[in-house]
Amino acid sequence: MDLSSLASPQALRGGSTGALGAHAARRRSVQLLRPRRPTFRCSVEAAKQQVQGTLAAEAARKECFGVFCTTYDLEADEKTKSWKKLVNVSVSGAAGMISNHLLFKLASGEVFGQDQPIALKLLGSERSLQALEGVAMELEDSLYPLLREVSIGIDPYVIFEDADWALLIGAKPRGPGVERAALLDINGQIFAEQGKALNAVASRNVKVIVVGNPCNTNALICLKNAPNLPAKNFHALTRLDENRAKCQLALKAGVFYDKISNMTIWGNHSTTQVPDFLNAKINGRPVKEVIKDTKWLEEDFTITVQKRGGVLIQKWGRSSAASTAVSIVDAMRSLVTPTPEGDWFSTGVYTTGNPYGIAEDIVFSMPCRSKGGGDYELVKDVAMDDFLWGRIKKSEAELIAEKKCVAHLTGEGNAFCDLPGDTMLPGEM
Ligand SMILES: NC(=O)c1ccc[n+]([C@@H]2O[C@H](COP(=O)([O-])OP(=O)(O)OC[C@H]3O[C@@H](n4cnc5c(N)ncnc54)[C@H](O)[C@@H]3O)[C@@H](O)[C@H]2O)c1
Repeated sequence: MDLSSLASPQALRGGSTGALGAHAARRRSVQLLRPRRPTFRCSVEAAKQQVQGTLAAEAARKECFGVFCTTYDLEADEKTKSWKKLVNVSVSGAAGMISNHLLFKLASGEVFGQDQPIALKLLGSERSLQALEGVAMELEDSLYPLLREVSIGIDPYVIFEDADWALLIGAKPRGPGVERAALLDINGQIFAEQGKALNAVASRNVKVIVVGNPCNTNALICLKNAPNLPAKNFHALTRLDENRAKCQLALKAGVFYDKISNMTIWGNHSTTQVPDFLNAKINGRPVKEVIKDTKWLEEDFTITVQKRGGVLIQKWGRSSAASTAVSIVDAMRSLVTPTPEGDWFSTGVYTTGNPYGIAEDIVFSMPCRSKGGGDYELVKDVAMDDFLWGRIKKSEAELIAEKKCVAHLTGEGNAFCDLPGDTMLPGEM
């Protein structure tokens, strides 16, 4: 495409289509992404940049989706406004239950604030493409001022283009009779492909949060297939487990849940996960000083957190999509806002260089702090005792075994799958 034809805001209105290069050739059913309000860059150069960012979208102009297709001239008052640079958020499994809550939170500004415009790029499976259009229609009808662009599609190489955030939610559920080893392979293939796509087209500093289960090992597969991206930027979501643990401690101590801090979930997002009551605090005091019931802490508390998702499904017949979406928002906000002094949050991250002695080269949930720029550091000053360490080792053993099951997907030779018992995901019973 000749960019000179797009050098003025007025040219944005005209919209020109033409040759779009390699990515467009890969494009399948992607729908158009366009600003639905007057574009918010006003210099000629800025207009060029914006148009460059949406070049690929021009290819799909005929498939343009509703109100997100409309382009406008800049209006005089808009030219004087200073806007933050658009943040591109790619979401896989966008027609699923978790996304059905999450997308509307993202578009309303809950993560990035009320002065941060965003683009949502929604990835679905072939089967869910029509449902994805339904999702886009709901986003249209919500009239979110911060939502400037929406695109939908089934090709990760298109949907992950320039992604600043990739929220990888889409995965196959574990059906009746499906072994955990089989699930690791089925979903692992999805995350290997998506890792390759991120490696090729995402922002070089993209932050990736893997939600689709088994999320720790999926995150490992994903980062191994994205060697040109920092491994540190890949997360497995364990924030829902942290939130559940805080809720149970608050309940037992008879305090409001905002009084619980320093809650770590160690390990795998499975029933081997370790909610850490040794380091957690209630009203700034160690949990063990406030809750004297050791048996409850060592047995009931941990099991309740580990199995909370399964109990919820039994009662409601559905999984915990809403609270998972909330926890994704929490996890993102923890990375983009400074962690309160003395506190920390849990996230599953790459273990290489960890100060605790946990095996290297796996994705393990650990306590982290952030200065707010999207990055994080591991917390070093945590206490350890035999009870906590013993449980951490079990979760570590499980993740090492899972890693061996997916060696064919991480480029580490032939897979050998010998899991230490068929442990469950938190939503399974
Ligand atoms: N880490 C956590 O804390 C946590 C919590 C709850 C659920 N989960 C996991 O999140 C995942 C999604 O849960 P849900 O309730 O939204 O499920 P869902 O079945 O409602 O939605 C999943 C969506 O992903 C799509 N999909 C499947 N394969 C895809 C692919 N290759 N690319 C893009 N999209 C694809 C499906 O079509 C479906 O629309 C599951 O794996 C679930 O186990 C994780």
